Amino acid sequence: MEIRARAPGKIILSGEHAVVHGATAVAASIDLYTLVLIRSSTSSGTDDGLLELQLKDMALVFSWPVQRIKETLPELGTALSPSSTSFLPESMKSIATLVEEQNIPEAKIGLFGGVSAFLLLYTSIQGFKPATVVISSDLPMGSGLGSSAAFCVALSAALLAYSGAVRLDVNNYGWLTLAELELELVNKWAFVGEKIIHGKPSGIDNTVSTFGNMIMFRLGELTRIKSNMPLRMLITNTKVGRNTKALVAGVSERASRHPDAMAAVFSAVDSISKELSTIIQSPASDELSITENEDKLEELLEMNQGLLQSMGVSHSSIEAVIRTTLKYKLASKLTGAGGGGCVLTLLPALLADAVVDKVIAELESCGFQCLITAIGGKGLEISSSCNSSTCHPSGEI
Ligand SMILES: Nc1ncnc2c1ncn2[C@@H]1O[C@H](COP(=O)(O)OP(=O)(O)O)[C@@H](O)[C@H]1O
Ligand SMILES: C[C@@](O)(CCOP(=O)(O)O)CC(=O)O
Ligand SMILES: [Mg+2]
Repeated sequence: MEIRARAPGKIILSGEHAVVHGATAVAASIDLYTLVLIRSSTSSGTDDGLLELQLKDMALVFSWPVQRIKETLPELGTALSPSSTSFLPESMKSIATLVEEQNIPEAKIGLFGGVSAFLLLYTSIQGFKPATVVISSDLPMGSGLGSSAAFCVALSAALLAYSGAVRLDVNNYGWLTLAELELELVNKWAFVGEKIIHGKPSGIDNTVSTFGNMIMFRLGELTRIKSNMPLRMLITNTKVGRNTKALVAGVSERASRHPDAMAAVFSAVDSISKELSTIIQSPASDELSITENEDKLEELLEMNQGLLQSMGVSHSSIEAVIRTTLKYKLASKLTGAGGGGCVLTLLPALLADAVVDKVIAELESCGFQCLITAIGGKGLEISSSCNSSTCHPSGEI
């Protein structure tokens, strides 16, 4: 039997970092996915006693004899719950040993967190059974589009379905969504994985990846929201690599050095997110009200960017994108953890396609990479059968 699950990336419209410190944030899923496929080792022809992880996009394969995992992590491997003790520092040390043995190439050392999360989720949900897990993704890694969350959500869902904790209709081979309670279980496990990759995640990325659409998120609670205005966003990838864990830790350090000032910054972000969510949900049927709302949104994006800069997470490449889009009177802000990664630019509904083409051409001439993606779409989906050789993250078979 094969199980596959796919989960989308996300953009944060407002509130990244501040959301880790209790402020409201607004996020939407995007139609770029991470796909996880699990099959028993016997059906794949690989050695029965191995757990194999294939990272297709990077042409990397890691494998462990399950007996070795069992000896190293005896405390895992039973049907644990996401709130159980599976996260003990001792387990993390043992997981680090198992990952170190794989000799991840230095240039790809960022994968350490992802492979560690894989081992923890696999052994906690699935136990010590051999299998082959194949991962591929549309999402650029470490760019602010939530690849870590999409990875954790798709992996948790595939493992839960494979172990039978989440039931699938075996007669339905298409993509299925799960019931609310099952989505909540997946989301809790994905959060466990995000903790390994991010250190101190807010949970917004895994939540929007699991549930899809657009959400307002604060202190672990989501409120589903629906935009009443067309929201067209240009995403520019600066291609400057960075690491969410380090950036989140940097903001926390700044907050502990300047508690009052940073509390005021987080509180301002909270107000921006609330206002942004009110504006996008407010009825705007005619061109004039849409333009008025877009003007307000642009101001809020600029204010949010200013506050992100004061948190210390902007970057010269981000500033370069902002300066370029401003030449065309377009407002931009970083999205995700910053420090490089992706920048969002609001494309007003009445903006001529010729202008969009010009902005994109100018940004790409600086070496950046642009994309316009649908936002606020699907969340996690799962399917019980697939011919792995023809699987693609976007679901084409
Ligand atoms: N497809 C994947 N396979 C393995 N690890 C992944 C995958 N996608 C993401 N990761 C893990 O997540 C990390 C990137 O997460 P992060 O720094 O939070 O950036 P973002 O979530 O914005 O892409 C990677 O370095 C890796 O450890
Ligand atoms: C900075 C933060 O708000 C978002 C990080 O997103 P990403 O991993 O950069 O896609 C952290 C979090 O909320 O967990
Ligand atoms: Mg991430």
